[in-house]
Parts: sequence; structure tokens; C-alpha cells
Amino acid sequence: MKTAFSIRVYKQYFNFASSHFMLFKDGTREPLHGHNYRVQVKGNAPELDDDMVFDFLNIKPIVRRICDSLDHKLLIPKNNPNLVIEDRENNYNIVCVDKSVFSIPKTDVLMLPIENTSAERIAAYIANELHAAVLAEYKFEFNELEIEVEETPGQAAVYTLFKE
Ligand SMILES: Nc1nc2c(c(=O)[nH]1)N=C([C@H](O)[C@H](O)COP(=O)(O)OP(=O)(O)OP(=O)(O)O)CN2
Repeated sequence: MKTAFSIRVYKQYFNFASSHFMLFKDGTREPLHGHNYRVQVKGNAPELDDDMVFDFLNIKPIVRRICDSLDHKLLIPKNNPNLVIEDRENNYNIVCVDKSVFSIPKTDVLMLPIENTSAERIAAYIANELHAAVLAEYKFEFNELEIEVEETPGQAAVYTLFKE
């Protein structure tokens, strides 16, 4: 019989309140708006170490740190081909296809290495950050690492990172 263990971690403080707008293929965009995002983590491993897949105590501060880095920021997908991002001294000027320009202090923006700020792409970003941090800090990789990002209650995207 095949068996598997996984951990699921979901804390009240795995959340971030951020603003964003989705960009569409034709270059148009949503109006700027915000969400109270919530994050859930699931990871599995082929065998237990010290009777655990991975210690809850070790993963929680990493997820919290990632959520905090996204909190109270305007999330900009810097890999989107329809955005022009002008780097000014203290500000970013973000120029959209519809000629709208957001001029925002750099301290209030997070430039994400993703194509769009859909919940899917944000989940992928968090999965990659978490994977890298767990590997660097604990030399550990989950067999599968699943991140769920909920934009609003009842609306969530899930991304799964598979160990190579
Ligand atoms: N698969 C996805 N679909 C959509 C995403 C996404 O990230 N992944 N995002 C959006 C928008 O960004 C938007 O914020 C959500 O829109 P909407 O569902 O209209 O938001 P509401 O919660 O206000 O909707 P209700 O009408 O109250 O249900 C769109 N799609």
C-alpha cells in the first residue's frame, strides 16, 4: 500500500493587505483596488524526519516574513510587457497602455518578478520564495509544495511546485 504524509499550515497572520490591478492581453487594466489576501501552505515529503514532514515551528516565521514583505504595498508585475516602469529618484512612474501613469514612492511599491498580479502568479511567487528560504535555511525541499492565495473569501488560486 502507498502512503504519504503532508503538512498544512494556515495561520491567522498568513495574510497581507495589498493593492493591485490586473493587466489584460490587449494592454487594458483593472482599476486600482485592494485585497486582504490569505495564504495557506501544504507540503509533503517521501519520508519523515524526526517523525515530521517539516517542523511547523520552522516554516511559520518564513511564511510570515514573505507575507509581511507583500503587506501594505502596491504590487507591480515588473515582467508585464505592457507596463513601462520609469525609475525616478524616490518614485516609480508606472506607465500603462491607456496612458495612465501611477507615480508612487518606491517605499510603497513591491516590484514582483511576475507577469501579472493574479492570485495564481502571486501564489507562484510565494512558492518560489518559500522554497528558496527553506532550502537555504534548512537544506530541505518538499516533494510537492502547494501555495493557496485567497483574494477574497471563496476565491483562491493554488500553485504547486514539484521537486525536480
Ligand atoms: N483566476 C483568477 N481570476 C481573477 C483574478 C485572479 O487573480 N485569478 N483576479 C481578478 C481581479 O483581480 C479581481 O480583484 C477580482 O474580481 P471580482 O471577482 O470581481 O472581485 P469581487 O470579490 O469584488 O467580486 P464579487 O462580485 O463580490 O464576487 C478577477 N479574476
